[in-house]
Amino acid sequence: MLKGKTALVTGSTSGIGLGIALTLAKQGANVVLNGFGAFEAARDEVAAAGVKVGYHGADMSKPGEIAEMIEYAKKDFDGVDILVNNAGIQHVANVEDFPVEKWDAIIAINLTSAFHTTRLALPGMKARNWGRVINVASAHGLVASAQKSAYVASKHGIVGFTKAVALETATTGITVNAICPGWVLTPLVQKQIDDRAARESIPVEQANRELLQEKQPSLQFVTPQQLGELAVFLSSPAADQIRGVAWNVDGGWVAQ
Ligand SMILES: NC(=O)C1=CN([C@@H]2O[C@H](COP(=O)(O)OP(=O)(O)OC[C@H]3O[C@@H](n4cnc5c(N)ncnc54)[C@H](O)[C@@H]3O)[C@@H](O)[C@H]2O)C=CC1
Ligand SMILES: CC(=O)CC(=O)O
Repeated sequence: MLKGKTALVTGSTSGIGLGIALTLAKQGANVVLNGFGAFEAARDEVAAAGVKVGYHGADMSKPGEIAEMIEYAKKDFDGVDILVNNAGIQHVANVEDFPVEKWDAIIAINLTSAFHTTRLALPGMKARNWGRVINVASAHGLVASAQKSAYVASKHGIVGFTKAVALETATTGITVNAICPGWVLTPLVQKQIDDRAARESIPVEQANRELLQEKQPSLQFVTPQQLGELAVFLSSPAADQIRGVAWNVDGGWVAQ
């Protein structure tokens, strides 16, 4: 279904981004990966779908490097058709104890990077009159939790950004939407489970259960593949008129 399209997925060396990249590749999309750490395993896994795969190591907190990544996609892939703004980090602390540099990093990576990728990818999408921008927000883009002020602000921000750009592109073939996952068992969440286990002197399995019980009524983690399948749907013709939506996939989290 996505043969001939190129997807750029930021933060796709692990977790949700890798799951989305893989699922889009299985539908035939060529993929540009991005993110920190070893990327070779991710690249090989995605390439096994039989598509062209590239990698750019841009630091998403650095506008200059983001511009270089978009140039790379233009040069080696003829541009970006599906932009998945996924890179993100977390830090948990009360606001008065929140390290200033952590606040700045969270806003830069989780929110401002999407402004840069989007403003740079849109002209090519407009020229082709087709595009998809899919922003990975969070249940925390719709509701808050204590000790996550920067993260919640960044995710509410990206939901607002999604709506504004969806309006600006409403008469074009470009759609802009957000996905709002609940808990997904990735390194970002594993750290919170491990911290809870250490803090409460309980086994990791119990900390895992408590984390789900606190927020996610289904008591099951969302999977990266389920989010990938939603990205595939949002990239399909059936979703041509889905615009400016913040779509929660959260086991019932925000229904409460
Ligand atoms: N895991 C969860 O329960 C949920 C996660 N999310 C969001 O999903 C997105 C992905 O998170 P996960 O897969 O859980 O985390 P993860 O830690 O597994 O993956 C994060 C990815 O972002 C990359 N990254 C981090 N900082 C970067 C930077 N400065 N420049 C470029 N790449 C960078 C990492 O290298 C990695 O590839 C984030 O935006 C997160 O907020 C949203 C809802 C739930
Ligand atoms: C649900 C999420 O987005 C993850 C978190 O809050 O750490």
